[in-house]
Amino acid sequence: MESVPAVIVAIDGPSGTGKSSTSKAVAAQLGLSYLDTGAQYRAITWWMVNNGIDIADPAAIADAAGKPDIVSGTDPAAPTITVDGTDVAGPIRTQEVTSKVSAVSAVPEVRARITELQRSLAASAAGGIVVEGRDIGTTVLPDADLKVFLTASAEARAARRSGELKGADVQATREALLKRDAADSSRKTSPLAKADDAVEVDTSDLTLPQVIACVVSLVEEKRAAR
Ligand SMILES: Nc1ncnc2c1ncn2[C@@H]1O[C@H](COP(=O)(O)OP(=O)(O)OP(=O)(O)O)[C@@H](O)[C@H]1O
Ligand SMILES: Nc1ccn([C@@H]2O[C@H](COP(=O)(O)O)[C@@H](O)[C@H]2O)c(=O)n1
Repeated sequence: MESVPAVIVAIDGPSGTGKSSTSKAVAAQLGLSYLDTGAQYRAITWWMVNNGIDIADPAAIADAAGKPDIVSGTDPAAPTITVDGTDVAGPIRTQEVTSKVSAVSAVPEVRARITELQRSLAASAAGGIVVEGRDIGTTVLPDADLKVFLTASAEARAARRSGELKGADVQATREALLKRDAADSSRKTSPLAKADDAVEVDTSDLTLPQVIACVVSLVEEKRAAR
């Protein structure tokens, strides 16, 4: 049987555009590994908070950036994330971590550390990988076979997120999303940005299965063109 060459897919975009849901499903459907890079930045933020590092002090964050051991499991059916051997999949999703992650992820020493982990995981994914985040197409994997930049209106994203966080106020959710996007887009090192060669997909009026089908067909087109 002919083997299918490994494919590297980079999926970027602002918060709540559907990166995680889409990337996991595309990876599962195509038999690829999956890496949630936001979970890695959340994990290092969780460690900083738990170790009393002042989030308002970039020098203190930079000094501590090399200390935690962050390990990501890349099975799309059961992605995992541990810090120093502790499963932090739940704790990294708290409001406290969400409100602090942009400050931690803006520190260049943090980005250098996490980028190295991401490149090493992508290089060791023999069958190919879908990596999702904010700077994958621009910085982490600039030679990815396919780059996708997902977008959606702030209204659609806030409605999706407040549906997920049962009972959350849509307006407050919208403001929190936009605040995080602004911080992630304006940092000096490796900001949230669309790569010049990325395919932009506006998901505002698409269902999740439609977005997944769209990305699967983009991957298949790339494979067929090789
Ligand atoms: N096209 C879509 N239509 C409706 N709901 C969607 C769609 N895509 C994703 N969702 C839902 O929106 C929510 C956010 O999606 P997801 O977590 O995948 O986004 P994300 O871009 O990874 O967000 P973040 O960057 O904040 O982690 C989830 O509840 C998901 O089920
Ligand atoms: N490539 C990336 C991915 C994420 N971040 C930062 O992590 C935060 C959390 O990301 P989620 O996808 O889990 O919401 C995000 O707001 C960024 O600050 C990043 O910098 N680069």
